[in-house]
Amino acid sequence: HCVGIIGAPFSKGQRRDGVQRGPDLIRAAGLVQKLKGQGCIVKDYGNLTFEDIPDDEPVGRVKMPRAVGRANELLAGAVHKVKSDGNTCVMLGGDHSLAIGSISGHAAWRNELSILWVDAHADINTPLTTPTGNIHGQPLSYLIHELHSKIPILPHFSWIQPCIAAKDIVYIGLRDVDPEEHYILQYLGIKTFSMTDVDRLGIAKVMEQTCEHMFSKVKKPIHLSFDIDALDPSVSPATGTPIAGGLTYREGIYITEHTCQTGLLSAVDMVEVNPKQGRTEDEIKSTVTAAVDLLLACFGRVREG
Ligand SMILES: N[C@](CCCC[B-](O)(O)O)(CCN1CCCCC1)C(=O)O
Ligand SMILES: [Mn+2]
Ligand SMILES: [Mn+2]
Ligand SMILES: [Mn+2]
Repeated sequence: HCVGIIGAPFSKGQRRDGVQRGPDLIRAAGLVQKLKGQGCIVKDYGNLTFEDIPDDEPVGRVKMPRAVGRANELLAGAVHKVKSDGNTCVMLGGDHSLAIGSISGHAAWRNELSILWVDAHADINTPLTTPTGNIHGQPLSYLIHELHSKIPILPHFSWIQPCIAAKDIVYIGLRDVDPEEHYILQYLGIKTFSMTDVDRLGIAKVMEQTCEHMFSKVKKPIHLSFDIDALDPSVSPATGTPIAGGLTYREGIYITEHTCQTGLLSAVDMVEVNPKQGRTEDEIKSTVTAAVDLLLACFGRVREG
């Protein structure tokens, strides 16, 4: 596996300070060395530098639009470069608004992608449905063709072009979906595996059906967007929006082991690790370790040895 790592120390898609420290914490836990240790060729492209944007007043309900728009424009270029260099892209967040740039840059390289969104949340609120205005709850709404007519003009967002079709998205881990999001998911017929489905089917069947859905027509490169809050807070408490009843560590690893085995993983986001949301060092360590182990499984680490 050839892996290119981008750090995106960005927090303005939500309100809690600390998530910008995710990239350096994950690196400090040995991600690069461990990937090399399992035979990967790794290039660390370093951290992006996000300029400060003063007077970033809300537009409608949407908070920090200019900062989020600019950060993602920068990220999109960086992801495109990593892909053009022939690597599988690893984007370390930072909050989940960064998926706007990560998926946009990936789609600029190859416009036919399957999106696997592992998250407690749907992150598909539009600027008009968002209950909080926080863009980390909205990224997919800017990227889906079928929602384009529902997105108002926002400053520093004009560079974004919808690049994914609703049919190309699969969710795993949903357990905190806003009513408006639920309507959008049903209206667009998006494939979802909530935690109820994980309980009913078991993770092996979920992955079997996820792959069946993704490969039903043509096999496309996979963009895995992994929000660490998909895992149960007992495993990953150091995150901004923890929700009880999440994926076990083993279920998370099964998802990334299985995704690796498809041979189609083309980019992965690992987002929402926030050390300031951990009450103890152990809570931070558990969260960061889970993030690292999930990424190692994306690139060939298997539990059988
Ligand atoms: N759906 C929420 C949470 C988004 C989480 C973003 B992620 O997945 O990147 O962490 C709002 C959640 N909702 C707010 C009102 C009370 C119930 C929960 C939103 O703010 O849009
Ligand atoms: Mn989430
Ligand atoms: Mn998310
Ligand atoms: Mn969050």
